[in-house]
Amino acid sequence: MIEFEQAGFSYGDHAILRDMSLTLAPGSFQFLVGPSGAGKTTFLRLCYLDLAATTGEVRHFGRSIAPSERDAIADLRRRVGVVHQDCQFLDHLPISENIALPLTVNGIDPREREEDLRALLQWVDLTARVDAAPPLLSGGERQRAAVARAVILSPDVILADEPTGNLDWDMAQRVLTLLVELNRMGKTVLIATHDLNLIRAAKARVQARVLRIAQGRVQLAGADL
Ligand SMILES: Nc1ncnc2c1ncn2[C@@H]1O[C@H](COP(=O)(O)OP(=O)(O)OP(=O)(O)O)[C@@H](O)[C@H]1O
Repeated sequence: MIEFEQAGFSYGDHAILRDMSLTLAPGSFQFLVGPSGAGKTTFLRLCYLDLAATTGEVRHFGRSIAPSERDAIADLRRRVGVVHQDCQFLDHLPISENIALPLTVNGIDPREREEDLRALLQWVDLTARVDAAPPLLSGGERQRAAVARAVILSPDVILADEPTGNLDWDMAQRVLTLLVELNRMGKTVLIATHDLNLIRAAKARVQARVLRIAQGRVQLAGADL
């Protein structure tokens, strides 16, 4: 699905990730851990081709896509949903329109998908907050909205960058539940996190592997995690 083959990435001459060979298999659930600045966000950006590997190769759905292939990248972005670390909402639009934005961007009239949107809002428990602007939502509501926006185009892969970073434990569990449910629907899930309790909670519910970034390499973490 997403395959790294001896892939690496450098910002200029600052090497961040190197010699990565691994696969995010269809339907798999994984966490990505590592100290702050280790390269977790960079790894996620390689997964949705916001960055291109500077060495080796990353294949998305069986093919290596060059940065110049705009149509292929747009197609890839429909298949890979992203929950960004800071949510990245447009604050002047109500949350329902923010969630529907990927439809608009892809030339789909949200009114054609009204039923889907309603079901999605219900799934993330935001039906009562549809008209609220993002700054008026709680942290948990924002994260649930970010998950809804990431999945509105029914992607095959969900990438989440610290989706529970600022949440209390109950709210973190609710966001985790959404991601576990998506995995049970067959989606590939990758969560970058510092939260070891979240990993333990997930492991009790799904078969999750943990990838750790250390000295620029991504390795499978031991069973202690
Ligand atoms: N646009 C950029 N240009 C140059 N260096 C960058 C850029 N973005 C990130 N870096 C550097 O790359 C390294 C990895 O950053 P990244 O954001 O991927 O780490 P992270 O593991 O996600 O960190 P955190 O857990 O703090 O979010 C850091 O040293 C960071 O300063």
